[in-house]
Amino acid sequence: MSAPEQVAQNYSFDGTITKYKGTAAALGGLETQFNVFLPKQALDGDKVPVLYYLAGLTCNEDTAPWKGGFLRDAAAEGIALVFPDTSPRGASIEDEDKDWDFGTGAGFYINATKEPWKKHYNMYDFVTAELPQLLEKLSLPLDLSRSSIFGHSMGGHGALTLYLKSVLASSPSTKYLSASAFAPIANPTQCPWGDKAFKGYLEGGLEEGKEYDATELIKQAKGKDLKVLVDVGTGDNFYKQKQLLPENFIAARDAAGFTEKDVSVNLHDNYDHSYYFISTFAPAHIKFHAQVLKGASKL
Ligand SMILES: N[C@@H](CCC(=O)N[C@@H](CSC=O)C(=O)NCC(=O)O)C(=O)O
Repeated sequence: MSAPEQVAQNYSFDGTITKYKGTAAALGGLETQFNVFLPKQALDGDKVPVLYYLAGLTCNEDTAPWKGGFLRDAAAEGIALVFPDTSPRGASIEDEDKDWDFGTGAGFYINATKEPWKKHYNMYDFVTAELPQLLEKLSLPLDLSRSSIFGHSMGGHGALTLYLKSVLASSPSTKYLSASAFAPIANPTQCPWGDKAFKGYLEGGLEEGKEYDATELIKQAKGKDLKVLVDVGTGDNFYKQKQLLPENFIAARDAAGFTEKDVSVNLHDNYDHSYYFISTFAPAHIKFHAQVLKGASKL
């Protein structure tokens, strides 16, 4: 695996945001792009903690840096942000670009087990294992032992599941210290988006999909030390269409004995699914992760 190549760089909030491209074995050798924001502290030589952001359906690595409003707060806290793409691109699979909620832009942060997807559609392995290796190859001033994860919608599902799976695993590729989500798909085995994705990508369909379902995973996490924040707008059309199902996640959280302090889920009147909603709550999410990441012991 060779080091990624720099594609572009901009100066922002006294730090830099840099786009890289590299080939990913987890994505069947396809080229993928990702953005890295480094705060001033990193440019001055400090090893800073890392917060990964997973974007939603139809998005790519640029959506959140452009629209999320995260960079100002990450700069103030001295935290690096890493923005991967949402799926492989250009796998030459028939119908890959037919639907906006399946195929390109809709990788669902899982490892596909079904043909013809399983060679390329492995965003779970890419984000949890290969992306950190690519970051290491770049020799950036990052303390990867202090990593957390957040995301929106499909990416909120990704953030919650990657975090919960890392908490449940005995030796995870990446141990995330906290997770947060804006309007996550919180119970994908019970909603139309998850039904389509899991039946399409996974040989075992919805049953296999339970291992990528935050509402299922939180039940298994009973007794663990969880640090989770979720915000959802009740004016969100996808919430109204029952694609998000935060109530199911809350019920599973309560049944597993977690409190609002461990796993905080907040419903907000009027807010919709857009980046206007995300950017409103962006400062609170960065602060939440900063407290965990900066409280953790340094490398
Ligand atoms: N094209 C779709 C709408 C797609 C959409 O709303 N995508 C969301 C994520 S949805 C869940 O993962 C998004 O983040 N879009 C980017 C943006 O800038 O808002 C349709 O036709 O409804």
